[in-house]
Amino acid sequence: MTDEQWGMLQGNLLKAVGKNNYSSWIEPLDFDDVRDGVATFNVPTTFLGNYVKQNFGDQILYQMMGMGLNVSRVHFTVPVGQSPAVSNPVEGAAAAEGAFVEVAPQKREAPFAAAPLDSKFTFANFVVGKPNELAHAAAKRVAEGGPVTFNPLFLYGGVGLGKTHLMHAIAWELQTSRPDLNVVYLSAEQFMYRFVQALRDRKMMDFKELFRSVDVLMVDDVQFIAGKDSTQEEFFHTFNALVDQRKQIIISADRAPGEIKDLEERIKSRLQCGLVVDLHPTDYELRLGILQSKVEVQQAQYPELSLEAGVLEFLAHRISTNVRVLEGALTRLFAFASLVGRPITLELVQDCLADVLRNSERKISVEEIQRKVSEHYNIRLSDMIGPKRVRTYARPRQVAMYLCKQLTSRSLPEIGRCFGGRDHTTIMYGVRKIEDMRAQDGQLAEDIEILRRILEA
Ligand SMILES: Nc1ncnc2c1ncn2[C@@H]1O[C@H](COP(=O)(O)OP(=O)(O)OP(=O)(O)O)[C@@H](O)[C@H]1O
Repeated sequence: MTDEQWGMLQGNLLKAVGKNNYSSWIEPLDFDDVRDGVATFNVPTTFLGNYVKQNFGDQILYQMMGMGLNVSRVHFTVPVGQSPAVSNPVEGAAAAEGAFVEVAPQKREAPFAAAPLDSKFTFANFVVGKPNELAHAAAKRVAEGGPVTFNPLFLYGGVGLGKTHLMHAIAWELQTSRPDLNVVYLSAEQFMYRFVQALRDRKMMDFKELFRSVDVLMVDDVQFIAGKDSTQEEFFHTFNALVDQRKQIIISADRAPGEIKDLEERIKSRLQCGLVVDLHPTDYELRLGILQSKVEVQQAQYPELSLEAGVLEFLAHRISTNVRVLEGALTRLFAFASLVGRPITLELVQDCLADVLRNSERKISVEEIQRKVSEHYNIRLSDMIGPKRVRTYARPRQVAMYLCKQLTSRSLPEIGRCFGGRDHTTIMYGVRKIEDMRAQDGQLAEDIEILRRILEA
């Protein structure tokens, strides 16, 4: 690669990964050479190399291929004498393999590009709670490596709720329990890059053969192939071939199969054939459990820092449903406390995490309240908002008005508009009525408490 091409690649990567990522991770890279299809970059530390490999390896490869360079792998290396020896054998192995590593290298000579596994994503590190217990149980079952009972296992859920963690955990477990199996984990994006590359190099037969020789195939974030017709077609054939051979497939996505837009109907229906389980947004108890487990790691790293009682509870209460944000907040808190030499108190949390706390303030909408209240009282949403005055509808309607006043910042006229254009005095009347009744009616007070908890979860 010439200096000019390197400059162009840097420019493309800047656009693709954004300024912050670029300056933290890409700028420190030093291009070395391309030999036999392997592009080598020098990195200052093993940690940086591993991180770039895991998070941007595909992007770099993709950009280089897009520039017409004959590259099929990227490799990151620390020039001799620059970094201490690799301490984590897993990461070390991954680094030695370049951007991609085979999940079970001891079994076969790296047949093709699978993605590296994160050593932290194991079952032992996965905290189980109500919102994820079914997904966890299904993943555990698949990880036993017994006869295939549901195919595929389809895991879905919002951002940062543990889909990738569970898939890696399955792969780690299978490596130990069934080292004879050829287990491959990759993202749908990587599947596409591999496919495009095979097309370009006229190696489709090899591609098909390789994917069909897998015993357990895991494809993460399958929604990525939506709208990409030829990749979908190839994915469909690979999927069918493996199911026919009774090989286990595990798929993840950010939503249920039927809800992925621009995904062919026949693929949607195949994906629904096995077991479809969702990871629900975390609740308070699960968030607290996760924090308690992650705090041990931080405390081992910063033994000098004391943690005030109530801090974890506060974070679990205030930080949204995304575990990644929760984890990031904890890491930042410990790093910050160590830098400024202060104990971790609620005051420090406010100083250090003001932005995170602001961003994750839950904004409950009037619509959400109306929906939950009508579900709770088992009435139709249209009846709750509509004009009927019978008590079966009127009381839930007033409860919903009361909760809108309590839990949102909407004004009375605004709330009135959401309740079929009612006047603000009607809303005020409803709110007062419920305030008065609450004091005497235990059942009503309990209903309101349950609804508040559901809405604030
Ligand atoms: N139940 C859990 N116990 C422990 N850690 C968890 C749990 N759920 C999620 N995490 C952690 O949260 C982070 C995000 O999880 P993960 O990457 O698996 O999310 P994801 O659902 O794949 O998200 P995305 O949709 O962004 O790909 C990871 O560091 C993971 O270890």
